[in-house]
Amino acid sequence: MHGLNPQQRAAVEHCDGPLLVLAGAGSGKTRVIVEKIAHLIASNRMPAKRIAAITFTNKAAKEMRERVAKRIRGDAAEGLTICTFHALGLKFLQIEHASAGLRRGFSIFDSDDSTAQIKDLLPTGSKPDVIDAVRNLISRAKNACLSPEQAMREARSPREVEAATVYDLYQQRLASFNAVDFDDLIRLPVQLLEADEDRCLAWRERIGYLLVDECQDTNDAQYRLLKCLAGPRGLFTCVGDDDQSIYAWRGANPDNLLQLGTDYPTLRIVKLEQNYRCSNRVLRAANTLIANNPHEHLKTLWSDQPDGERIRIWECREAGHEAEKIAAEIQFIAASKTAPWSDFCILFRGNFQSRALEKALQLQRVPYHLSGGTAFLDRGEVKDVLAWLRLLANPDDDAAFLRAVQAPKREVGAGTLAKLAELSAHAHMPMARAIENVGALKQLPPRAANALDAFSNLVRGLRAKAQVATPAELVREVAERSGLLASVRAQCKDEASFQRRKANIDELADWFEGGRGAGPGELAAQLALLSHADKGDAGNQVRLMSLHGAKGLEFRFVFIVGLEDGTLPHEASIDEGRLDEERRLLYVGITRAKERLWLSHSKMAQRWGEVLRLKPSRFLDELPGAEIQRDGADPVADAENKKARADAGFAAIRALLEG
Ligand SMILES: Nc1ncnc2c1ncn2[C@@H]1O[C@H](COP(=O)(O)OP(=O)(O)OP(=O)(O)O)[C@@H](O)[C@H]1O
Ligand SMILES: [Mg+2]
Repeated sequence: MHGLNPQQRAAVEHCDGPLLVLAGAGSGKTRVIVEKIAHLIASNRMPAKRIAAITFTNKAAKEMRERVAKRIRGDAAEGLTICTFHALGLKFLQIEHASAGLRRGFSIFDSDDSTAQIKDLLPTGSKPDVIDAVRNLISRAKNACLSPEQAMREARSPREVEAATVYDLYQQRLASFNAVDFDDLIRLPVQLLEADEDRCLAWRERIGYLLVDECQDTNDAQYRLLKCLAGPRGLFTCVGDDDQSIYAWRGANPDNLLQLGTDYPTLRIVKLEQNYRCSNRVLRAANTLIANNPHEHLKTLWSDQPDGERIRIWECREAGHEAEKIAAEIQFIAASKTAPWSDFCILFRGNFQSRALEKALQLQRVPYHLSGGTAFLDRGEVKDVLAWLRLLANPDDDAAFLRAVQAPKREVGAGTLAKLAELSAHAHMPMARAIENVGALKQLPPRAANALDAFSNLVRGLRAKAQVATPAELVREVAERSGLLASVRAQCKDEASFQRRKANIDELADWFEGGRGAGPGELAAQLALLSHADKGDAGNQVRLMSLHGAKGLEFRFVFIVGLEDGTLPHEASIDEGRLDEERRLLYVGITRAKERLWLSHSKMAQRWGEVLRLKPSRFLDELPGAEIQRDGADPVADAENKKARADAGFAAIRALLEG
């Protein structure tokens, strides 16, 4: 345990009762979790297989696994669970599926599937914002662990009544498809556990000690799951920072941190005050900014790192200019400090902001990795394979059937599918089962019936294969035998673009952990849980990600773009007076920087063909003047600056060459 400060050590050694580590950014909270896992195992307090550490994203889970692997040698860590709340919920349901009314191989509907169902249940022609509102209300009810009946009882406005009605129908659909949605992965375990003390005891036998990172962003359902699993003895360590609560919009409730004290009177609270991550200027700027939020107890973080360079604030003409400046600066610093690309990170508020950055980085040949864009998982061929896997695992999954049967296109048109939907609804069976029924096929046009029959045989063959193949084999087999690969080839203009799309399918195969016969359901479930921002290995590339996706990470050089009123803080947050959360978001961004930080904003933007004048973010005025250096949007000064930097860059390269 050497290298920990006394507070960290106290947190690691407190093993017999509930513990909350409440501390600011970069103070070593996540490090405490890793050390504590090692300590629990090494001191024989708890075998690895009875320890579960919960992280906020799969990426964070992967990182923690790597840190633990470095920390614990040999096989002592075998059986340790490190995953997200959702993955834990999935594990629970895979074991307890029968009690939840699910059959083995149940599907997880992603948010597109859920939206499609909700849209279908609302009156035809409902506007997207109505669909969104209803979806959010249903999600909120689920996060509060309300059943449809309870949601109906609590509904106040006509919209809430409508949402509760749809919620009821939506659950019936999910049940008939043998499917759950993301929210159910938490809600159902909570329901089952709260209703059955014996089941709680059994699970506490399985999970003897819980550790939760980023606890400020748990929602109410997750908090209840934590309580059920930890039991009255409260064998857990939660770590969090109320100043980094940035998911209120998704139902996160930072008051859960306080609630822990009420629910567990013996809760021990440890505070950490030394920041080990940021240069002192960066840290002072972060402290000053966050002091503008209301606090009961202001945490003051200190650091014994050097002051470092001033924080740069760049005023740019527009987003393209901003992106160019950043790309040039990265080139310059990478060359002059011989820093790898992976030391740089560019953070933005909204995904639309990444386009200008990508363009500039490409032009200047800076390799980058964009996470957060669901780009990979949204690619057609990837979604197609996923639909196939789901259908192989779960014949009742109509959403997967509808996608797979058209991937690739076969002689089954929309009219036939509508007719089939009608027939199967009539017969109370899912579509994939209906086509195995000769009577149903006879009522369809012969060519379509033949195509469906062949499809059905194919599914059967692949299902058998799934029992014995490795995940990678299965993915490739599906791509080949379904005809997907051939159809992708036919769509591509040249070999290069075919190889690029084929590479997506190969990459998909690489994503899966798990050995032979893991089963398509397990695979599809794993993939469904890989939410945005999650694919780990970006290699030696500049990282581009949203501020939300940057939680818990650290980089030597950090750029935050778009510091304009309306972007950060976001327009809707200004209108609705939710500035505190936006300020926390910027606080998260600033505290990612270990060495240097740049904040930039544009004077103008093109939106919908109109030129808008932008105002610098009000948060810039809240930063301490002494830590800042402002650079203007003056083209002449810019050009001079650029030339000076180019000269310096050349000098640096020359120096390198000369050894
Ligand atoms: N006692 C220590 N001595 C030296 N370095 C430390 C110590 N504790 C933590 N660190 C380092 O400080 C950095 C931040 O630690 P960590 O990521 O655990 O902080 P955190 O509190 O989880 O931050 P965040 O709030 O951003 O999630 C890491 O690089 C970590 O290795
Ligand atoms: Mg952390």
